[in-house]
Amino acid sequence: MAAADWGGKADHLAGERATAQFDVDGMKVAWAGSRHAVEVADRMACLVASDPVFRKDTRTMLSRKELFKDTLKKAAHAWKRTVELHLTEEEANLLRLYIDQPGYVDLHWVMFVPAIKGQGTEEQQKKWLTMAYKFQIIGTYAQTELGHGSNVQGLETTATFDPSTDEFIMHSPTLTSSKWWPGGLGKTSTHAVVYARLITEGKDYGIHGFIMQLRSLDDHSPLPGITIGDIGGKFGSGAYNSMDNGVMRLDHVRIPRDQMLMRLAQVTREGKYVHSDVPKQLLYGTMVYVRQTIVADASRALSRAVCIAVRYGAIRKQFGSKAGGPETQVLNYKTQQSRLFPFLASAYAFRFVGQWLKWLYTDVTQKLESKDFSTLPEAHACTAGLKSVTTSATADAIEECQKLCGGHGYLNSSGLPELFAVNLPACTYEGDNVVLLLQVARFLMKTVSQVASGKQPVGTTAYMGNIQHLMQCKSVVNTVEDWLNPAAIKEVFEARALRMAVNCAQNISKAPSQEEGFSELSPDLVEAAVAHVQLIIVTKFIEKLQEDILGHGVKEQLQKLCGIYALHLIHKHLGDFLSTGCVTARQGSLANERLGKLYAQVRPNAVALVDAFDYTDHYLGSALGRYDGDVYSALYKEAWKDPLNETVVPDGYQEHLRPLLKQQLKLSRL
Ligand SMILES: CCCCCCC/C=C/C(=O)SCCNC(=O)CCNC(=O)[C@H](O)C(C)(C)COP(=O)(O)OP(=O)(O)OC[C@H]1O[C@@H](n2cnc3c(N)ncnc32)[C@H](O)[C@@H]1OP(=O)(O)O
Ligand SMILES: Cc1cc2nc3c(=O)[nH]c(=O)nc-3n(C[C@H](O)[C@H](O)[C@H](O)COP(=O)(O)OP(=O)(O)OC[C@H]3O[C@@H](n4cnc5c(N)ncnc54)[C@H](O)[C@@H]3O)c2cc1C
Repeated sequence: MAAADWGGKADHLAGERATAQFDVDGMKVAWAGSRHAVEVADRMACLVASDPVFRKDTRTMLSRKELFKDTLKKAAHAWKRTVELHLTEEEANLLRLYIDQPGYVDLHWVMFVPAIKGQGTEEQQKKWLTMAYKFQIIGTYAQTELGHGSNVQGLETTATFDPSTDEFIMHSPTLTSSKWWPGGLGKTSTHAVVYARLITEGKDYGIHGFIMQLRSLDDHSPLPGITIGDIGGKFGSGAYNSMDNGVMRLDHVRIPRDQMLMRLAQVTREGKYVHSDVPKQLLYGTMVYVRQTIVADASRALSRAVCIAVRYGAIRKQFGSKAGGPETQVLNYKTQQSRLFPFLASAYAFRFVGQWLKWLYTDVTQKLESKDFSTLPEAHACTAGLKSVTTSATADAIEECQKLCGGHGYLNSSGLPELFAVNLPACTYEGDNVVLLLQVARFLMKTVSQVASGKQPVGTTAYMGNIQHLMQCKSVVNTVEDWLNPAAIKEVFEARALRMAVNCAQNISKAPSQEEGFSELSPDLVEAAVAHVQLIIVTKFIEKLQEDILGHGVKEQLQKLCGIYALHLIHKHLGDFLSTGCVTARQGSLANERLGKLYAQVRPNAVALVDAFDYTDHYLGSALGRYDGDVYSALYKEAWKDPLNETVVPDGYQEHLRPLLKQQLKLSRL
């Protein structure tokens, strides 16, 4: 499909494509999840790429106001096309994805609608979702405040029930209680799910969700008692500045009682607070849902950066042989491969674990519907941990891809600065990554203590049940080839994760209290959580390889990538593996030797492996990552689009440059 987008010009990467040892179409299916997924994605990507309204090549040159207006235009046009073409939900989601511009619609579909679905009663869902699905109202998710983001229980906004009028009075009692950050709140949303402390009969019942109308549906002005605006410019040009993240103060705003989301708890007409029979953690359910989608976003962002760096690395040449032979493609440098190929492998690893996480989330949701809440803690730990590990690795990798592309990677036209700036906040939003890893650690400590009391763990912690073996086993690896064995790899990851968790639990037990121990040990706990999450990613990659994978050579390439993903982690975290006694120094160096061999095997397939991501040039948005590899013409052409080049002599010459030059000239003549 990218080939169609490229339009049949000279293919500077044809030589690279000719060396591929696998069926790229088969790999596209493995990446996308099914033939159907490839087909729908292709159709939606082409729809976006061929529509001039969705152009984004000059986006980084727009002022904030122009960019915001452009976002409104694109969102409205996307909705028009969705209706005209009767797009399915799957197609409409992909359309939004390929438009590739953060905006209020993300919050509407990804948080507002799911919050009502998860926390609203059937009646509430019927009322609000009917309007939301037709875009008669635009919603956001207003949880974070100026003073508190991570500590949700510390939020200060109040919702005080007034039985005399059957209303809640929504109020921001302090400056720090101002809502701060919600996307779309600044200038666009007409409604929000607002999180506030519920107070009734003089008692504070903690945080609950409420639906509030914020702006008039006639002229968009804020409703009485509501002060609302944008919180200001954010990191990078273009990037997340298309989103109107907002601030909001509430001054005793009244809403009807039935706008409290009442699936988890209710307030009666008389003001009595009544619990439902569902766990109160379901209040956090929307975050679990979104964290799961963020893992898929991370693999996509990482694959885009890798696609740019691999294609450019095959085009870019520096230095030649001493005998005056041809210059070397930078991708052939071993240092380049050892920096870049682990990211290529990580993109595939994150993609597959994201597909598994989506399955896990669906499974948990079905169980919740039949009032089985047993898998909720694991779903929370998996979504929190995977969101954290994948987004941190992705942000670091995009930054490194910029360096891998040298100077040109620093240009906006490489696409990398914007990709970095858009994805960096994923390490913070939907839960700061360290805060989330501490949640995983808490879950691990509980599991260790359950194992100690004889309970058999299940799901992603089932390996902990094998404690007798894993605490004392020695890796059987004796040759470089032994590191090709998935069972050998899995065993050392399991042993490392378990031993790190058990070490933490033992050290916590020596502290005066559990709480003090947890706090003192928190840096180690974060590392133990990372080890557990990396084990999940490695395991899911290995399990993927046990599925039927069609297409010549596809499985073989994935086996190599799986090896690279696991072995690069052993190399990177060798300190963990050595200090917990899971591998010896010799086994560590054999792993590194194996890694070098895998890089050499992946090299002829590298361009085809990024082609399999199936991205159009429009979506990639990079002069360096073009499908046809015509990098230099593209860079040259892009430069002339810069507003500075609109005039030959720059604005400011007459006031500042000419007098300076004239004065210096005069002085030199004295
Ligand atoms: C296209 C994509 C667009 C994306 C756009 C994204 C825009 C961004 C939106 C946002 O950022 S919205 C705001 C997101 N905010 C956060 O993520 C806040 C992070 N903080 C928290 O999640 C929680 O406050 C906390 C850190 C988990 C702490 O909560 P609390 O103080 O209640 O804590 P604990 O005592 O630690 O936990 C109690 C109990 O609850 C369990 N638990 C916590 N979270 C969940 C959950 N999500 N699901 C299920 N269970 C949860 C926790 O494990 C504890 O269980 P027990 O140990 O007591 O059994
Ligand atoms: C681009 C963007 C979009 C957002 N969109 C929305 C939105 O639509 N709706 C919404 O409600 N919110 C939104 N947010 C807010 C976001 O959810 C919060 O910023 C996030 O949850 C982190 O909270 P915080 O900013 O309070 O960070 P803080 O908690 O203040 O973090 C500061 C530092 O303290 C550390 N820290 C905090 N607590 C602990 C602890 N217990 N132990 C150890 N270290 C700790 C963190 O690791 C971090 O390094 C958005 C944020 C961003 C950046």
